[in-house]
Amino acid sequence: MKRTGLAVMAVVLIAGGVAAATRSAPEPMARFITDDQGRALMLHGFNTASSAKGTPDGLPKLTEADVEREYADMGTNFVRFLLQWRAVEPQPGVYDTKYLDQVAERVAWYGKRGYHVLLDMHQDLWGNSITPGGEAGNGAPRWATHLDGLPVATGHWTWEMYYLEPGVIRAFDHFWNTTGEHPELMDRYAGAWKAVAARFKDDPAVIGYDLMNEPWGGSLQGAAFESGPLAELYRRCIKQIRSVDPANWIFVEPQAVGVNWGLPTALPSFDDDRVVLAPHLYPLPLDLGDGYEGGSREWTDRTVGWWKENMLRTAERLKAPIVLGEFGLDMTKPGSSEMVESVLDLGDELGMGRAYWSRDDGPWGPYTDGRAGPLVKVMDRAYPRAIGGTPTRISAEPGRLTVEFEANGSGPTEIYLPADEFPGGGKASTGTASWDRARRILTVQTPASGRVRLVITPGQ
Ligand SMILES: CN(C)c1ccc(C(=O)NC[C@H]2N[C@H](CO)[C@@H](O)[C@@H]2O)cc1
Repeated sequence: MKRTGLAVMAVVLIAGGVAAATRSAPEPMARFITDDQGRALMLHGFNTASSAKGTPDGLPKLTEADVEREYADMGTNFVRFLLQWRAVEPQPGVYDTKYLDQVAERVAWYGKRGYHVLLDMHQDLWGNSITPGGEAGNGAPRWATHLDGLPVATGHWTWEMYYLEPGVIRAFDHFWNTTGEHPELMDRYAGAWKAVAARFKDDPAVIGYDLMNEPWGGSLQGAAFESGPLAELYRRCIKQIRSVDPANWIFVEPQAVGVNWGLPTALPSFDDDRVVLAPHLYPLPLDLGDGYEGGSREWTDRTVGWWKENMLRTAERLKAPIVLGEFGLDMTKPGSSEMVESVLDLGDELGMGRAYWSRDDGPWGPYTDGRAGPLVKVMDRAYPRAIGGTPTRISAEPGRLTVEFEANGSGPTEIYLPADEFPGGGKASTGTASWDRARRILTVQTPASGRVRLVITPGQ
């Protein structure tokens, strides 16, 4: 099987290299998500959580103490929170207000600790009803699942193979109206987003809506899918959301296949000035189970380079900031901490928010059986939570954080500083700084205009 995977990788990587090598990428740091004051936000956090895919209530296995621990251990300020369409709309046109209230309760756990919450209408493999036992997919409700009696074999050696099952392809083909037999489904989905946006439009912790996780076109793939029914779904969702919520950011994902691995996307631009490009990054060598070492590391670095160029070019086309919605790997593999650190450095280089996949307990996450693993130290990193201007450079080194920006009078710059590198807090090279010891945040007042170069070093 691994030989098959390597063959797929070779084809993908060669195609990706050709695509990326033909043009130079636009400059990074072109656009940012801003807060109500107009400060540029740097989002740093986790996907929470994969466990929501299988729980009867569609909620992640999460307690408020988990949120408290995450902040205490890693100082994160962002969460991509998984929703399930099956829980939002259990029957056509019927929206479960109890579920939305339970989501709101969890959003508040984050909000009271200064987090920004991205609501992710999550799907994998269409939905829980693709098999009688519900063991494979998640997301879509039973009433929207039409397999037409086509088979969905179980027991695949890897979960992605379910996407190739005839029944799963048929379910997606009905949703995208490729079959022409269920034109209502995309509008139902957009209506579910209207219900979610109506519930959270005034929630100060909610920063936006991630319209669909890792879209799959079924029998329609590539540019025909992305610029066809996928773009149409996004336009319908944007219209429904904006009918109730004029302000929150709307996150759009390219298709997962190929783009996760570094290939370009054909996603078009959208007529809305608060759209965010929200790709995922899973270099194929690591996705095939290799560690970040040797030839796998070389290919991974190469594909990350292609991914960067393709995403910068796409963000320019969409006139959108970039947030990396997912990246992650098995933290027991060789080189895994270095890989995560390199993606976080890329985030700083591009001014790109990021959510690690995922917060769940286990070898990919920060904790295994409740015990902190190597990911905690990597994610517990100095970063600017909010910047009082337009960033031009962000660079983190051990015991030193550099933030350069064109000040715009939007407010002070807030910087999280980890205890191991900044045990007594930090001092700022310019401006007036105040240190919040409990939350480990240095707040720096700088002039309201002009170029600012802020260097933070240990001490008060
Ligand atoms: C064939 N298709 C459509 C496909 C293949 C592989 C992935 C994937 O690895 N995704 C990466 C991670 N993202 C999900 C959650 O969004 C996780 O379960 C995957 O590990 C997605 C789609």
